[in-house]
Amino acid sequence: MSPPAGLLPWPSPSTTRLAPPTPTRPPPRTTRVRSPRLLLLPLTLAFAFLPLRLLRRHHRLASSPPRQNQPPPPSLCHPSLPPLRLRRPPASIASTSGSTCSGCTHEVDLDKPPVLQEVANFFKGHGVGDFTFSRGRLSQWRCRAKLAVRGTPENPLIGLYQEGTHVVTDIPECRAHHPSINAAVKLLRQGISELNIQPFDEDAGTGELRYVQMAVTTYNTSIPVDKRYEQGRVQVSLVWNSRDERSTNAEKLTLLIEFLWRNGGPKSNFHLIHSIWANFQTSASNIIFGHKWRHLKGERDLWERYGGVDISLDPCSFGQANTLSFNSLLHKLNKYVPRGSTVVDLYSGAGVIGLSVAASRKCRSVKCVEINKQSKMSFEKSASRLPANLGCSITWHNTDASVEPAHWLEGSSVVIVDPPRKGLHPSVISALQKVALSEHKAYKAKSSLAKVKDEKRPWILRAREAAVHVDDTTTEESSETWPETLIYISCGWESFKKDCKSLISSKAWQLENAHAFNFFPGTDSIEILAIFKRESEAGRKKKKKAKKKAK
Ligand SMILES: C[S@@+](CC[C@H](N)C(=O)[O-])C[C@H]1O[C@@H](n2cnc3c(N)ncnc32)[C@H](O)[C@@H]1O
Repeated sequence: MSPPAGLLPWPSPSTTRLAPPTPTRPPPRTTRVRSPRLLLLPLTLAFAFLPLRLLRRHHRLASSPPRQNQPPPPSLCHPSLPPLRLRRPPASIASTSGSTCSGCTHEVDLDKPPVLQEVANFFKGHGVGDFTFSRGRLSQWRCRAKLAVRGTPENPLIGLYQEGTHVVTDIPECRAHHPSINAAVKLLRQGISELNIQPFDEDAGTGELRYVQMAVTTYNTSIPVDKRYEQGRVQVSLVWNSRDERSTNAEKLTLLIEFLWRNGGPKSNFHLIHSIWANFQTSASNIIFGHKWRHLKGERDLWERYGGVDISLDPCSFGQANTLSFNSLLHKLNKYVPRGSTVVDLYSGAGVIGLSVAASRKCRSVKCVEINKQSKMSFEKSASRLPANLGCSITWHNTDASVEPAHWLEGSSVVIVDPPRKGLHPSVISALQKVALSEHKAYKAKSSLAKVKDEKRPWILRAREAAVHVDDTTTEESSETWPETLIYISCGWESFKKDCKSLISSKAWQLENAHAFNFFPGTDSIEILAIFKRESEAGRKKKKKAKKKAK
């Protein structure tokens, strides 16, 4: 499929079919990692436009004395939010800042995550013949970053926790970050110092600025396609340590926002900042974001182009960090959705995958299921930009996919799952096993589709009431239809292996295709796209017979 108008070319040329494991050295890499000097070029250009006053400030900060580390507080990881990612800048940068960031596990061979060979062996061992690996962009790939703000106003630390601690390492020129994130972090650091903003002190619970989230949009249609990525603009979300904007320290928040907007907004010499949001958070726990969000500057909606559709992501919605690689995954995923499918997208977030599949015009219906109710608005906005007459009914349901998952599987011929790193809930695995093993006949007896009017279960009623419906097309869901295809997207290799084994050992599903994507160069994480097909009863019997015969 060629990229839709206005979309960056699919980065498929970097897709490689991985050769079966061999004891000899792998062929030399063809990808060139850009030299750190080249990487810093856009940043240097950016700063050429910053006012002299800021540059002087920057210079002073860069040569400030080494900071003191704080002792790690008790574990601050919140179960429902991803922990702050830990990455290590390249050696040159680590040595300038005098400390190490544990974010990256390796600094060379970024096109080969250490786990890759194990992944290739695993799929080969399971009879997958078409395994491919897309290495993608190796630097400046991260378009979304959550960073802790610690230290002092004179010497703020904006970065990631050192492994196993809550000591923050400053990462001023992280090679993984999109250059606009690094430039925005630099500007923020200057604002903190100039305005005497107090970074958060985890032990005392004091201070003003706790975290910052930076999300880049590379979708600016007023510039040529090939310039859009590098000229991305940043949505800055400041996590402020107060209950709301009426708190006593809110005046300083206003000053900081004015500073950022004056020096990085549309009227500055270098328009870097797309918009500014505040999030208010006073919890003593490790939850990064509070419930109160305020949009304060710039455009409210951050649009990006994913899988051929315009997607608006609020800062509170889940968003993929590697925009380009995610696009190439969506491109591949679309090929595995048969024409005429009825699709359920579990763990859907703002529905990016579901909407992109719906836009392919191959589906009769797409149902998205997501636990975070704050993603609803993003879904509605994105859905409003879908082309007309898709011939597909699209719904988004705010509910816990692990509660009676069979209800969501019923009526769908394709199920897409994209769970958090820890993998599928046991209840989802069990439902997938049962529906594939024809035990769905038991479900059929109490089919909720057959008895919509009699539905009593409160969570299903709530999810139905709150559902968002797009397109007038109503597709009659059939209680005879159960998933034949399972598309599993995973960012957690260990949990994927476990889930995969459960699915195939029950003889319910057969693993047919698998692809890996270098979503997180520099780390040992890898993104997997795996396609399973339901084993038909006839197929199972045939296999059993063949086995007996062989004996
Ligand atoms: C890895 S993200 C994928 C989001 C989406 N597919 C995307 O690419 O933008 C996992 C999503 O699962 C959601 N989630 C976590 N637990 C869930 C549950 N029990 N039921 C439904 N959704 C859940 C999270 O809120 C998050 O949006």
